[in-house]
Amino acid sequence: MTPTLSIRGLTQIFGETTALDDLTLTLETPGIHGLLGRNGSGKTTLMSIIAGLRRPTSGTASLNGMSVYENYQATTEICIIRESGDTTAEWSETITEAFALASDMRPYWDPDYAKRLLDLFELSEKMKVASLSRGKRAQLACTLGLAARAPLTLFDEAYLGMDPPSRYAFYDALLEDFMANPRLIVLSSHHIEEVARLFEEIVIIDSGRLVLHETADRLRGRGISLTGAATTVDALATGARLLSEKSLGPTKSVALYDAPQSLVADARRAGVEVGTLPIQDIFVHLTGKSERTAP
Ligand SMILES: Nc1ncnc2c1ncn2[C@@H]1O[C@H](COP(=O)(O)OP(=O)(O)OP(=O)(O)O)[C@@H](O)[C@H]1O
Repeated sequence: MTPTLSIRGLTQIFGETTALDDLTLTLETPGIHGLLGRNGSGKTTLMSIIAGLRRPTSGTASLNGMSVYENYQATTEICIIRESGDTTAEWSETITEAFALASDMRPYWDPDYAKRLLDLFELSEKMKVASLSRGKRAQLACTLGLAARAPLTLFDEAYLGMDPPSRYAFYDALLEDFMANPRLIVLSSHHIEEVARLFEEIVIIDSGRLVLHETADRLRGRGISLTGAATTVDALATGARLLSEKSLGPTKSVALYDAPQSLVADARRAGVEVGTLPIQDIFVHLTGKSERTAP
């Protein structure tokens, strides 16, 4: 059964810094969901609270109605893999020991799948955790996170240090394993274009506040580009939310957010090329300061 993650009015204050600001969010659809935000936006703080590792200043995070903080019953359903790795690896001398610990701590642990992932990443059980390179340690952490098969799995920039082929191998394994074992997976990443294809829903936070939560498909449909004769493009874009514009001689290209469907039809009739914007571009504009309304 896919769990329901419910976050209500979550606020985390560190001295002068408000890391999370009255954040409310529900995740209940099985899927790989993206948690996106700029540096310092509060992603790690939010994931730590969801995993029951930190008590928030105020508000609650609950899984299937159970508060997660210091709640063993709730936290056995959750696995968090952080940039720094996984605790079962940190506490172990060898990968064999890390697997034994994971088997004790993780009720859904799949030892055969863990071994297959080791082969995928060219790791071996005899290896000593402390002597692994940063990228290899990240591969081990992702192996532990995937094979834990926790109903709620959190990957907080877990890929850091991995080279591109290893990252893509991880994304493929994640998607394949999710299809075979649907559950709630939340992934934070700054490599948005690499991971966007995996996402079912996207959550964007900025300065600890929720900016957006919607399906990846809907978000993709919200950003369009128009390319054509400058005067026609300008006329079409008048009054729309303009994200960026670029001119090349008589040709102009604009990126628009939340344009009405009628505008797309008008553009096609006028011979203007209509495209969709990559999620990364939409993210940059929603969390940057560059958006304005076309005159
Ligand atoms: N233990 C702490 N003590 C004081 N301030 C903290 C602590 N942890 C986080 N912060 C602050 O809270 C804010 C949110 O930090 P957080 O690590 O959650 O952001 P993030 O979105 O994960 O960032 P990044 O993408 O750079 O990893 C930042 O301003 C950070 O400096």
